[in-house]
Amino acid sequence: MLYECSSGLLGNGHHLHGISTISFQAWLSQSKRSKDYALPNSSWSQDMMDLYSRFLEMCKDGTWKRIPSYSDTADHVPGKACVHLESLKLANEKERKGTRFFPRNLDTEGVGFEYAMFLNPSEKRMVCLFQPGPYLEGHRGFAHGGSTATIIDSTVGGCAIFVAGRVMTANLSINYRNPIPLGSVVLVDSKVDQIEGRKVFLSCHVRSIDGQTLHAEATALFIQLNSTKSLQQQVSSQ
Ligand SMILES: CCCCC/C=C\C/C=C\C/C=C\C/C=C\CCCC(=O)SCCNC(=O)CCNC(=O)[C@H](O)C(C)(C)COP(=O)(O)OP(=O)(O)OC[C@H]1O[C@@H](n2cnc3c(N)ncnc32)[C@H](O)[C@@H]1OP(=O)(O)O
Repeated sequence: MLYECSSGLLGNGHHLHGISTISFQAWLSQSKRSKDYALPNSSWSQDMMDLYSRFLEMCKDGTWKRIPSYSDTADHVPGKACVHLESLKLANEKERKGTRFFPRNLDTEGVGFEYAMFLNPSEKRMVCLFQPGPYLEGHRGFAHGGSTATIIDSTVGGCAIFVAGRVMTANLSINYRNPIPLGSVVLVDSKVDQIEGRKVFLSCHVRSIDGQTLHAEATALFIQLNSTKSLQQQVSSQ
C-alpha cells in the first residue's frame, strides 16, 4: 500500500531525457532493497500515527506522495548514486564506507529523529511529521535548536531536490519562536517560493499539530548544481 502510494508519482517506464537523469523510478526502486525508516515503528506516539494515517489517506488520490527514507545517503539520491554524488566528492565507495545520512544515524528507534515526509508536487510543498526523541535534547525537555535546523534543512532540501534536482543548501535562516517539547509531534511545512536561474528560494514553518503554536519559521536558498532535469519536470511529463 505504501509503495502504491509512492509509485503514483512515477507513472511507469516513461523515457526520461537529460544527462545522467535523476529518476524517481530508480529512487523509489531503492526502497525494495534498503530499509525504509519513514515507516511507523513502536516508538511513534498516537499523535504521530494519527497524522501519518491522515497523510496516507491524502496519498490515495495522488495529491500527496509518501517519501521513503534510508540510512545510507546514497540510497536517497535519485538515480545512480555514484554519478550523482561524484561532484560532492563522495563517489569513492571506500570513502563512503561507514557513512550514514545524518538524520538516520541512530539504530535505536525513537531516541533521535523520527520523521516521515510527504510531497505535494503541484504545490511544490513538502511536509515532514517530526517526533524528536530524547537524544536530541538541548534545554531540559526540549529539542536542541540544531536538531530543529536539521529537520528543517532536510525538509526544504527534499522539496528543493524535487523541483531542481541536485542542490545544496547555500543559506538557511531560522527564527525560533517556541521550544519544541521532546516526544511531541510537529509539522514541518515547506514550499518553494521562487526559482531564479539556479537559485531555489523556499520558506518553512514548524507548527504544533493543532496549529496553535508556531515553533519556528525559516527561509532557505538552495543552489542547483547542474542542469539535470528536475524531478518535477519528469513527473509532469509522464
Ligand atoms: C544529502 C543528500 C540527500 C538527498 C536526499 C534526496 C531526497 C530525499 C528527500 C527527503 C529529504 C532528505 C534530505 C534532504 C536533502 C538535503 C539536506 C541536507 C543539505 C545539506 O546539508 S547541504 C550542506 C551544507 N551546504 C554546503 O556545504 C554548501 C557549501 N557551498 C557550496 O558548495 C557552494 O557555495 C554552492 C554549491 C552553494 C554554490 O556554489 P556555486 O559555485 O555552484 O555557485 P555560485 O557561488 O556561483 O552561486 C550561484 C549564485 O547563487 C548565489 N549565492 C550562492 N551562495 C549564496 C548565499 N549563501 N547567499 C546568497 N546568494 C548566494 C551567488 O551569488 C550566485 O548568484 P548570481 O548567479 O546571481 O551571481
